[in-house]
Order: sequence, then C-alpha cells, then structure tokens
Amino acid sequence: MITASNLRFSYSSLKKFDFPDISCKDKEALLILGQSGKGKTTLLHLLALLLKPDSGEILIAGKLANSLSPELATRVRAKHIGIIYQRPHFVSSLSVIDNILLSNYLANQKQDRAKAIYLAQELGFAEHLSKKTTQLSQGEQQRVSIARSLMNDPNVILADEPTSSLDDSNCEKVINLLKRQSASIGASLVVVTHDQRLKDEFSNRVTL
Ligand SMILES: Nc1ncnc2c1ncn2[C@@H]1O[C@H](COP(=O)(O)OP(=O)(O)OP(=O)(O)O)[C@@H](O)[C@H]1O
Repeated sequence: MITASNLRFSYSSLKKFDFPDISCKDKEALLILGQSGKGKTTLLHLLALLLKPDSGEILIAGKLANSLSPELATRVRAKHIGIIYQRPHFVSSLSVIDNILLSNYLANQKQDRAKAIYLAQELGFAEHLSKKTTQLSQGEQQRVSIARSLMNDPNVILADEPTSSLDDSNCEKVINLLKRQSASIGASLVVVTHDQRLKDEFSNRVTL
C-alpha cells in the first residue's frame, strides 16, 4: 500500500507543486491523470523516493518513507518499488534477460532466471530474451520494463505513461497485464498519464 499526504515540492521559487493526497491499497490500481507539465513525472519521482518533498508524508507498506537517508531510500526502492519509466533505461551492452535480472542484483536478491523467463512468456517477448534491448521495438521495450519492475515482487508499482506510444489494442493489453500482474503479487499499482484512453480502465482516479 502507498499513501501520500500534503505533498509539496518545488524545483524553484517559480515552480512549486501542491499535490492532492493519494492512496492505493495492495492489489488495487490508481490512475493519476494530468496534462503535460502538470507534474505527473515529478509526483511519480516523489513516490519512488527519487525526489524529496519539501513537506508532506509518503507511507509505503505502512512505513514512513520520505525522510529516509539516500542509502536507505535506494534500498527501499530496489526491494519494494517497481518503476516503469517514461523512457525505459537499459544497459545497452546487456541482453534483455540480463537487464531483467539486474533488478535482482540491485536489490541484493538471488537472480531468478526462471521468473524472468516466466514473465517474458506472460508478457509475450520470450523469443527476444537473448537479444540486446536496442533490437526491440518501443512496445517490446515497454513490456521488458514491466517484467523488470516485477522481478522483486514489489509492494508498489509506479508506471509513468506506460501506454503513450502504443496503439489501442496494445494499450489495452499492456494495462491489463500491468493490472493482472500487480494484483497477482499483491502490489499497489499507480499509473500516471495524460492518456485519456485509460480513464475507463481505472475506477480510482486523481486528476492533477
Ligand atoms: N529538474 C527540473 N528542474 C526544473 N523544472 C523542472 C524539472 N523537471 C521538471 N520541471 C518542470 O516541472 C513541470 C512539471 O514537469 P513534469 O515532468 O513533472 O510534468 P509532466 O506532467 O510529467 O509532463 P509530461 O506529460 O509532459 O511528461 C514542468 O513545467 C517542467 O518544466
């Protein structure tokens, strides 16, 4: 479960954000909608403990998370938070499967090759596991990102515009996969997007 209350953040005195409170229980999904520049990525990075709020609280699995030291925040992020970035970041010299297994390594967990293969099969890119990530299409890279975010059974999955470059049929597929996979590991799924197609896919919604 993740909750955020009274979150305020500023990049400068001219760029300040006062975010609405959010709450997403285990196995539930929350959609955060907002037009370009409204602060969606900023909010997601606050929830991912990549940015520190000026004030307010973030609770992850019942524990206060926003005032952790950078080292502890890194550890919590690696183990408990799965992040799907707007643009996937991969290590281009590694294969697809090694990029996925990197999640285990970074969280100090045993590398679970069988799980990586299972997720690749579920997400429909198993035939690409030994390729380099640069050889995959954008939609395939997005699905690799999803698999990578699920490797450590996180408490929270945060997805930044996961459908922005997908056609309608792949958009629906990716969202259903994300919902199904996060529910099956008992995680909270938070999606930020400007993609109005997702409105009807989520009953819990917040608009920025
Ligand atoms: N590092 C930064 N320093 C200063 N301003 C920033 C920084 N990052 C983002 N901003 C500004 O904060 C605002 C919100 O940015 P953010 O990326 O969170 O918006 P967004 O809603 O995700 O936008 P988009 O849908 O276009 O990705 C923008 O006006 C942006 O220019």
